[in-house]
Amino acid sequence: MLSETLDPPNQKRGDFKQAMNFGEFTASGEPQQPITAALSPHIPAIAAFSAQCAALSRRIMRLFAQALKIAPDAGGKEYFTACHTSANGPSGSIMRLLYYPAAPPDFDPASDIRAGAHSDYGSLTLLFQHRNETGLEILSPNGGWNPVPVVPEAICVNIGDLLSYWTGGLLRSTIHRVVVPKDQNGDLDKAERYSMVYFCHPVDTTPLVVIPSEMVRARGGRGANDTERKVLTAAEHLKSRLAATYGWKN
Ligand SMILES: O=C(O)CCC(=O)C(=O)O
Ligand SMILES: [Fe+2]
Repeated sequence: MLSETLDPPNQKRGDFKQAMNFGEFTASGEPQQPITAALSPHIPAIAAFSAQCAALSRRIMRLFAQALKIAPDAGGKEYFTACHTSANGPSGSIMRLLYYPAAPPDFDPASDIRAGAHSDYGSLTLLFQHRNETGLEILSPNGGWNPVPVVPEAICVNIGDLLSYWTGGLLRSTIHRVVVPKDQNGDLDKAERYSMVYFCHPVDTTPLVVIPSEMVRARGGRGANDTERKVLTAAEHLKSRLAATYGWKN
C-alpha cells in the first residue's frame, strides 16, 4: 500500500493498492523469485495463465505488424515475434495481481487515488477486470477522464509506450488511472476491486529503433523517427520508468 506512485507530480500519497508481481516463469513453469507459501499451490495456474497471455500478446502484435504493412523482407507480420519470445532472452514481462482495498475513512478523492495517471511501459498490456468493479478511466484527447466500462468476459488491451514509440505515436499509449468510483448517490463506492494485468515487454536487449513501416516513416514526429536520440534497449527504458515511479535514485 502507498509504495508505488504512478503519477508523482500529482499525488500526495502513493497508490491505494496492493500488488503481487510475477516476473517471467521458466520454460517449465517455475517461478524465478521467492513465492509466499499461500501462493505456492497456485503457481502452475499462474504460470500457465502468464504463458497464455504472452501467446495472446504475440498474436495481437502479429496483427499490428500486418496492419503496419512491415515489409516481408524486414520480418513482415512476424516482426515483433522474436523479440517477444522468452526463449530469446529475459524480458521485463510481468503478471500482476492487484487488490484495491475499500477506501479508508481518510481517503480524499481530491488527492488520493487507487492508481495514479500513467501510461504502461511495455509493448502492450492485457487487463482482466471483474464485473461491477469499475474505476478505470482513460484520458481523452480533450483532457477529460472517461470511465472504461467493464465488458464481461472481455480483455481490455492497452497499447504500451514501446508500441507507441516504435510507431512514432501512430499507435498511442493511452494515459489511464484507477479511481474509487462514485455510487448512484455520488458517494464513494466502498467496494474493493481486484484486477489482473499482464504487461508484455520485449526481450531486454531489444533496441528501440524505428520500425520498417512506410506508414510510420511517413508520419514523422518524435519517438522512433528521432534519430538524434541515443538508442535505448528495452531494459534501459524499463529501468528509467521504474526508477521514476518507485523514487529510485539510480
Ligand atoms: O487495475 C487496473 O484496472 C489497472 C491497473 C493499471 O493500470 C496498472 O497496473 O498499470
Ligand atoms: Fe496501467
